[in-house]
Amino acid sequence: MKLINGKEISKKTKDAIKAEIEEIRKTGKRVPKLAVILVGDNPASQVYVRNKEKACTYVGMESLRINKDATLSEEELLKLIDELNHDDGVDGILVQLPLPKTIDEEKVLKAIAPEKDVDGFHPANIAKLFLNEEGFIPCTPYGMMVMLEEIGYDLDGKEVVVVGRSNIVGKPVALLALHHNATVTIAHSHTKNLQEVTSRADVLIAAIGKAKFFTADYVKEGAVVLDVGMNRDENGKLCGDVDFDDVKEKVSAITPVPGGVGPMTIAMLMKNTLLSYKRRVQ
Ligand SMILES: Nc1nc(=O)c2c([nH]1)NC[C@@H]1CN(c3ccc(C(=O)N[C@@H](CCC(=O)O)C(=O)O)cc3)C=[N+]21
Repeated sequence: MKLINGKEISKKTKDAIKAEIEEIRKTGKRVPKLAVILVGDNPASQVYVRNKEKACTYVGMESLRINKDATLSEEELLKLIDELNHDDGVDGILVQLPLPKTIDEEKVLKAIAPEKDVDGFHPANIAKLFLNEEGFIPCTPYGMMVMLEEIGYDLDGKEVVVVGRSNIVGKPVALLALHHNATVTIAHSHTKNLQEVTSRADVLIAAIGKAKFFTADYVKEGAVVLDVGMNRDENGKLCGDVDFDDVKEKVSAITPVPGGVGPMTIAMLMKNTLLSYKRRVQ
């Protein structure tokens, strides 16, 4: 079994971005800038936002962190986004999810200017992804494609089974795999004989949010497994949707949790922000 080391691949990605930003700095131009909005004090969100800030510092990017109280109104948030949309010094805008229940998430994501939507969540960017045109690819699915590329895995003609159909992971990663000429199945909570379906997968993408759900019975011998889960096990330890110890002897390659897809998500956020900068500045 080969461990797909997300930490290492994310470092490689960030080092390339860092080198590019150093070159930009030398020319005397401004450097890329990411604005991150955090509403409320969800502890997990605070950890993720801090990791995003750390990544900005690492690659030499500017970051603007905007913390707001959970009582912030939808109107005030929309106004803030509008200001950032019009701020020429800001290349990327990320509103950390989930938002408080009082705020309509869909409305907020639609308010971000598509050309600064480094999450790739705006309907205009979703349409571009659907059409295989250039926009912003959502960071987690993008990171998974980079991981496969990094291990030299070609998706052409392969059976990919995505379990989970969310707008931010399942659906976009299925489209990306399709664009790489894979045969794609999207399975979900209503799928019959899930084990039979996942056992066909050359590449299994686990994105259901259930700790250690996928045991050896769900995977084909020699499969590649990408684990998007971020769960806590019975001991409160971070774990994926895949029962790592149970499947490790059976698979050919697998991403660990932590240290797999998570760090790649952040590296791709840096990549998208640099891309936005390059499209906007010159
Ligand atoms: N607008 C928006 N964009 C997002 O991209 C977004 C979001 N909202 N809301 C929440 C999810 C989740 N997410 C993660 C990013 C990195 C790790 C990550 O680095 N995880 C580490 C472990 C971190 C830890 O110790 O908790 C790892 O897997 O090794 C995890 C989860 C981004 N998200």
